[in-house]
Amino acid sequence: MKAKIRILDMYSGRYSVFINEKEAKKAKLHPDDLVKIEAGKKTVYGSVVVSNLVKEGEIGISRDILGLHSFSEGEVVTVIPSGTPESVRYIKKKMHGGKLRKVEIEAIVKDIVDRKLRDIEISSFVTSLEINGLDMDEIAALTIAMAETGDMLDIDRKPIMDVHSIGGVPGNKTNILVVPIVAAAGLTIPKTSSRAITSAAGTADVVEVFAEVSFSLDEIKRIVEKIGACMVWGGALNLAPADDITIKSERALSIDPTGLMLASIMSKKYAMGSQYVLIDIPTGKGVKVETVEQARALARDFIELGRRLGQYVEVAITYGGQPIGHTVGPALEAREALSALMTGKGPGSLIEKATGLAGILLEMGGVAPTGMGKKMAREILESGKAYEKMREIIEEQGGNPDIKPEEIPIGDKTYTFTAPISGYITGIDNKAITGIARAAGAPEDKGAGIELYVKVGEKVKEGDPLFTIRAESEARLDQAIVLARRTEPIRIEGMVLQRIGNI
Ligand SMILES: O=P(O)(O)OC[C@H]1O[C@H](OP(=O)(O)O)[C@H](O)[C@@H]1O
Ligand SMILES: Nc1ccnc(=O)[nH]1
Repeated sequence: MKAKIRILDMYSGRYSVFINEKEAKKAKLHPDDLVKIEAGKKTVYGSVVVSNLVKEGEIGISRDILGLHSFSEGEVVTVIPSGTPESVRYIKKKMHGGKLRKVEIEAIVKDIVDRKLRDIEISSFVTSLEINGLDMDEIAALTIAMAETGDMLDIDRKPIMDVHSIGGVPGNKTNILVVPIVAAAGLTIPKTSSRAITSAAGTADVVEVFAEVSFSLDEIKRIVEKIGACMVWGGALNLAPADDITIKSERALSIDPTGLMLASIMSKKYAMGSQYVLIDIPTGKGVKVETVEQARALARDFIELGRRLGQYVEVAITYGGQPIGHTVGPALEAREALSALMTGKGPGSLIEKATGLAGILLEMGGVAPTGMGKKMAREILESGKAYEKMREIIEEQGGNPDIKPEEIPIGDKTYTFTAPISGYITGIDNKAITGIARAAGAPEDKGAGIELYVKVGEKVKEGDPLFTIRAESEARLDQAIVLARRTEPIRIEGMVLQRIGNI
């Protein structure tokens, strides 16, 4: 059918196509049906919303679609009902435990990127991967398909280094220190990050507190060729576009299927042209990888996948048994990271992990002798050279290079939990900490999160402060307090763990 475009001033997070109720009935179209809109060379697939917001003869489009094609008000287009894509059959094949062929994986990725698959089908695909997994052939095919359905960056400065954490551990602001340290040593490191998937703040969410993170590839090329580094959001780029779409489903389910995680990370590294990649696998109770044996197996997969993509990959298995540093949540983590860069000092877990990872990259990049990288990284951090490079990154990414940690706004609704007994901190529950910070509003509310005053092994007296919850609304604070009371994220024990008698 022919119709005139009506641009609706709204974003729906998907390609929504509004069709008048009478017209939908005539065309036998129902809510969430798939339709194709065509106008010359412009083609877009969208999900039907039946609504009298638009008149007969009009087709309403949400602003999300304008990101893909520049349709104009009143433009006449053709609207064609589109049946279920063939790729749904391949999703069901994986759902039933089948092995997907390369062409089937390519069809799924292309239909995700072309928005021919709706949220329900994408979530079914992600869930199928969580349950049935992918073998290395499937992972390699998925990685390349994800990268090749998007743009690729061509940076002249070589070698190109990269670092990426599989995430999962709260407070993991590490790479915000690693990137400027490595770039300050003269290496090129075009860092892309996702937003939070299972945590309360992804690196893109944290960096966005003090700089822009949404750039085009051309802008990134300019920034990286000028200062040797960037810290940007992969989802803003047409860089492995299927990645951010599947991440939305992962975030909703708070899962990160291993095969999809491998492809998600390495597709971005491949698209950025990264030649030397360091992968951080936080390992411990309550994170994505709980044992060193599992971490070593995943490390082998990353190294093999890198080999197939022509990238040199090394893996650092890192301690993930409790939060990194003392802060969880975008603004709180931004303050802590900025302070560490400015002073060269900060929480041991943050400084040790950042200089350790940066040291490996300095050795991989050939600017530090083997075994000397961490010492060199610490010198770069303590000398202030890393902070100077961070100022360059912030300025080139549209932020205020003079920003001070205390100037970063944080939630003003607070509640502090104190120690109910004296004893030793014997555990901090990562999942509970993340859940409380997300209940408080992170990462959407930048100022929400948790300030931790204790770490495992420390001694506390009854009444000592353990952690403060910060939120931007009383309602969110109340939700977080209820969850904290129920989950008790910090375990305190005396040396007498149990008294047993009369058994
Ligand atoms: O912890 P969750 O949210 O599951 O994983 C997502 C986080 O892990 C990676 O960290 P980095 O960008 O390498 O620092 C992603 O980019 C993102 O920040
Ligand atoms: N699944 C993912 C985990 C961490 N980082 C990513 O970019 N993707």
